[in-house]
Amino acid sequence: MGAIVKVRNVKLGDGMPKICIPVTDTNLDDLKKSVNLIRNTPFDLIEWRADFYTGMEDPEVRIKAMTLFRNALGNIPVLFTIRTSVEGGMMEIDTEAYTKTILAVIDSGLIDLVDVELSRGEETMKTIVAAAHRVGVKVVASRHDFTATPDKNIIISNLCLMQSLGADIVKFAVMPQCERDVLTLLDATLTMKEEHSDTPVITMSMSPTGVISRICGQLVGSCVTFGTAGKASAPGQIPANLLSTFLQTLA
Ligand SMILES: O=C1C[C@@](O)(C(=O)O)C[C@@H](O)[C@@H]1O
Repeated sequence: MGAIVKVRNVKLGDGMPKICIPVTDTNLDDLKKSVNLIRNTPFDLIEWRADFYTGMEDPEVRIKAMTLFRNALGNIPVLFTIRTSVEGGMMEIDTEAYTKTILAVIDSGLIDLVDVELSRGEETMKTIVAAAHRVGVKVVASRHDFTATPDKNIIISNLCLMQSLGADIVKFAVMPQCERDVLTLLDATLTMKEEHSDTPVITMSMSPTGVISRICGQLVGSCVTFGTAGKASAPGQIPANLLSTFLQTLA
């Protein structure tokens, strides 16, 4: 069996892929509505895509949002993500401000997992990993290619690099240009499961062409799949309740 990372009561890497709902609201009122909507949806964890949120640079604004999640969702793990524009997200932010914000969020005690983009550099990754581990927060190291699907060996070497930098979970999202690209991503994921299972892995092939990759994680070894309860945060995400049916059918 591969590595399992336990976050609260959720075991990532064990059994069926876990459903993560990304929350992409821009303000507290909409966030409250989303949290209510999510309650009626099958899911295991949420991702707060803070790069969508107006004023998230202000610690007080962030704390209000994160406290809302914690109070409303109880023991559900919360993943904090700033997806920068370099990796297909909404926020332009320099590495110093990126690091400072993430370190403050880790120290808030209000989140369970934090996304760290590999493109911010190896030193940034190591600094954040060390700080996160000091307080028991898990790091999801991530890489995104919104234009293409790299070769299998490049996908694998990036995932292995993130493992070697101390991440607890490693993630790669790619864009397929053709059907075969989806197979490339699945093949790379399966090789990670067979040969580099030091950490759980998350992969996805985005866009409608790649939807199969969001439901077959148990087969190839992708431990989390992102599904919607409202707005999508990336192309190809499907509603979480549909995702749940597919996952159970394929288990
Ligand atoms: O990295 C990922 C994966 C993702 O890009 C997807 O394609 O589901 C969605 C993002 O919100 C998340 O941070």
